[in-house]
Amino acid sequence: MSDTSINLDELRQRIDQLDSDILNLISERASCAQQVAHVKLAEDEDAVFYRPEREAQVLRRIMALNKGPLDSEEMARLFREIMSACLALEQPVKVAYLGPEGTFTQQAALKHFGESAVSLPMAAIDEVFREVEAGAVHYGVVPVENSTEGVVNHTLDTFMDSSIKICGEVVLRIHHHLLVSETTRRDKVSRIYSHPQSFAQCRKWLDAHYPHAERVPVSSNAEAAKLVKTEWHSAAIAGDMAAKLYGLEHIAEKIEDSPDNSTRFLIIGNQDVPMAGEDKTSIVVAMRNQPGTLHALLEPFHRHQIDLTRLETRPSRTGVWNYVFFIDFKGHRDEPKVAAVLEEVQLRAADLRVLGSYPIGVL
Ligand SMILES: O=C(O)C(=O)C[C@]1(C(=O)O)C=C[C@@H](O)C=C1
Repeated sequence: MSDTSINLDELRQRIDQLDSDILNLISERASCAQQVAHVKLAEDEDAVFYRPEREAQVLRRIMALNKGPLDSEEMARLFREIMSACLALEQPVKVAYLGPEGTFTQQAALKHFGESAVSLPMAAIDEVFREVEAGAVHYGVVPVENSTEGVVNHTLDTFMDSSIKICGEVVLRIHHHLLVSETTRRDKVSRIYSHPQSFAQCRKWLDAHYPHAERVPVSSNAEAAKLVKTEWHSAAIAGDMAAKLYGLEHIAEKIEDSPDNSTRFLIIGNQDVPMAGEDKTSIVVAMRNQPGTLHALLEPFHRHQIDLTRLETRPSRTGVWNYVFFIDFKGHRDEPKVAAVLEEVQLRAADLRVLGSYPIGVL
């Protein structure tokens, strides 16, 4: 007993010493970030403070250097928060996201920018775009594809009418829970609220466990969570953030049918992002409706050995061109082989727009 207490005291003294060292080092790092802000302002009075490529490099370096015992993702998350606080000293970053509060999109925004960012909920995807275009916020976060349910067409369509750029991506593991309020009679759940995409992602589980409950689609999971607060016979399917926000209890956790259910979100803004080292580029291409169109479009990528990561077709909204393709591929537009492919595709296409080159999501 006494041996253990001596060791515990010694260990706690060591931890106190280490905490003081960490505190001093974080403060020194924050002062450096303040000096960086002065340098940026001296170079350009409209300086851009948030630098996605640099943040990706910092996080990747930390993950590569990490020797444990904390795992590299955990360590990167800690550094994510330190950088978020440093950036807030340079400039508090305002981020609009598809709301309401408590949605997975808010979770994605905080995962990407850290807790020091100011996040503002918007009612619709086009509102997020508009706020960014108008300069009312610095960046926006919108969902673009889910591993189970596929593409969020509304986001892709909004890009067609906008000059906004993609500055980054973040992928979030989506865990759905069946949630109730403390007054809900758990054995009497006859109605379940959720977003249609979440119902689709949990369909098999619901068929097996709640085949007779009425499924009521609502505009977001957070809205579903809000509704069950006042109904004793209802439950909601939503994530941790909504559960916490509305003080709900879990009846069942991780009820999604696919264990690696994840959603990819885009960070949209008004800046071109320099190369980070591991980048992706997103383009939208309009093609004439002719035989061999798709082959003509994809052949240069194959020849230059560029990895396509996504290809979506959307009906053209202008009616002038029949096909519009959204293509994501690995590489940055400033790399010579990517520049060469873009030039070739431009010659074959009716229209080509680079939506952005940006770092591949790190966390
Ligand atoms: O390197 C910069 O440009 C900084 O502003 C510093 C820093 C950091 O804390 O490391 C902070 C914010 C930027 O988004 C990137 C990095």
